[in-house]
Amino acid sequence: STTFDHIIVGGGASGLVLAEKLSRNSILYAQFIGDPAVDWEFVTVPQTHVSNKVISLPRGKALGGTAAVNGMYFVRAASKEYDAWETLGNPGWNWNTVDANIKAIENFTPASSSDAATFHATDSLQNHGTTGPIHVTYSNYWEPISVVPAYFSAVNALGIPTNTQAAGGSTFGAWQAPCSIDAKNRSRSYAVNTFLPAAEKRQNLVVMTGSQVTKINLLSGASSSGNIRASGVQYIVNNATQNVNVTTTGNVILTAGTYQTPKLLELSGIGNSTVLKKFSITPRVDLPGVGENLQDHYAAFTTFQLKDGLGPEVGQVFLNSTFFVEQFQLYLTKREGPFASVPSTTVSMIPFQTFINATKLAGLKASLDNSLKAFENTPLEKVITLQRSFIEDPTIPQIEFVLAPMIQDPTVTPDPSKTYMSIAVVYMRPFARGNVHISSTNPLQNPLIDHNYLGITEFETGVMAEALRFITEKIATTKPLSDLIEKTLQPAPGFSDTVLQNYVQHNVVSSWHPCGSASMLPKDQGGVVDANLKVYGTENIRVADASMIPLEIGTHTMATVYANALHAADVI
Ligand SMILES: Cc1cc2nc3c(=O)[nH]c(=O)nc-3n(C[C@H](O)[C@H](O)[C@H](O)COP(=O)(O)OP(=O)(O)OC[C@H]3O[C@@H](n4cnc5c(N)ncnc54)[C@H](O)[C@@H]3O)c2cc1C
Repeated sequence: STTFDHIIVGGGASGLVLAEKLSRNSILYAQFIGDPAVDWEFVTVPQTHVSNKVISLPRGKALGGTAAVNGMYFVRAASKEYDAWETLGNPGWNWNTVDANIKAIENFTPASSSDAATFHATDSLQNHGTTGPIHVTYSNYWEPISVVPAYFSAVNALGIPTNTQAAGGSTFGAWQAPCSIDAKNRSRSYAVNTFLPAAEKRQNLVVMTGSQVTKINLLSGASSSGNIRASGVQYIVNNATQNVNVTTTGNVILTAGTYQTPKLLELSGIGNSTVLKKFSITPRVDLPGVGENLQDHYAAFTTFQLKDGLGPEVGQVFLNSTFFVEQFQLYLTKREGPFASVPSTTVSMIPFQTFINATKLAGLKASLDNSLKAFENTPLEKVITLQRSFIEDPTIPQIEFVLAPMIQDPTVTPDPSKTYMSIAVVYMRPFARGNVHISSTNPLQNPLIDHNYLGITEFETGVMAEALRFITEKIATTKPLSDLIEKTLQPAPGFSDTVLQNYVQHNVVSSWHPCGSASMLPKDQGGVVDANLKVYGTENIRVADASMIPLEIGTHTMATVYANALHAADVI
């Protein structure tokens, strides 16, 4: 049979969780995923405020989606950030729900007591689930071993406390990020080796690989409520030109990710009618929010050369082929070494007040408020106003520092005989909004993605520049970390605001957490789906991936996406 209760489009982080949970009770399911290649290899359009650069946007194509290729941090945002979704008009979408669902997914193993003591891998057990399918634990490779403890001492001295409850709803401070690593075999734990095997045992789930959905089939006419109804989807197998149809009596649920869910809606005639008409697509639902409110995290890097003799750093696996072979062998035989870990999990989550002096911050905020006037009387005004209020709350971090005992910046050429350290600055809640829309009616064409990075230019480059200054002039010069540093490679300390801002405007890259392009918001506020994840103007089209997140969270997105998919199964 090719008629199913529900069709899930996209076998990534959200899609596989949803497939497992929905297939417990209903009769038949089909699921479609991209082909076995690893990456969709998306890029932005030239970014006007980042010296017109085209910025790379990796997205996982295989089963497991982006969670098959990601950095495995398994972390939560601050509780107030989830409660904001409810404030924005989505009953039931709040910290309590997300936290309960993350705990239901998680099977947490604490760090060894020595790693906990030395490297602060210490989040308290009560904040974690211990019986869920996804295994979560800490990294256990810390070379060169002096860097992480020295970093904690330095930032503690500068007003960033160590947070031993970072998964408990308050993320401010310095802490180690647990990762979705199975402590028993030190390998990636994700929906493909947890949720999917459980679901595949059931006869009522059909998993289609090597196939790409090209369009949602819509019945002609509208129901008595005026809504349109999906009857199924069209897909192609292995890029063949011939379309195959599959039908549903229930829902078509889109979990194709932030860039491709809006693409499928638009190809099917659901979106801003002006955009659709440009491609001669007959609008079936005029929904201006589709592809808008696009948000992402972005990053710029500092790089330091360490003193000789501190020990190997993880970057040596890329620089020294002997070390690579040794360490890979170590992983294969003993599950130890850098390949058994994510060796850059030391983060600090901080509000602007921690690193920007009051006078400068007041000036930046005045500039921001001026820029935000552009959102007055637009659909996004309420979201932006709420987001603006977060800045005044020092318990809601805006910036993340990620310490890596290696070079993170691809523009730095390393000397293989030296060791390095870098601290990335990630801006987690930019105000500038981007958009993603189809580039053609050919479903095999990538969409046009404009993140509008640094779009609120004076404020956003200003806070990024101040963060870089804080790292180079304060963190790197504070003992005991300063004792380990030979020299700062970039950006050099002592630069003027203009030089630092120029550095930001040439070096910003994506930090890979896009969301918002099919936002769960009231329709007149730019929404695409309601709190039951139903696309406005439709009877049975739902969106359950990262694109429904209406306001970017101040953390890495995977655990939240998994949790949202569990909640999606309840509301669907
Ligand atoms: C390099 C990188 C590192 C990251 N590191 C972390 C991290 O350490 N921690 C963290 O929390 N988050 C991380 N993330 C983000 C995290 O992986 C994502 O937020 C999460 O995977 C999003 O889940 P999703 O279900 O929305 O989309 P995805 O996981 O991307 O799944 C979408 C799926 O849909 C499929 N698909 C798309 N279009 C179609 C179509 N037309 N037909 C059929 N199938 C289709 C895709 O192939 C894919 O399998 C990282 C992301 C990147 C890119």
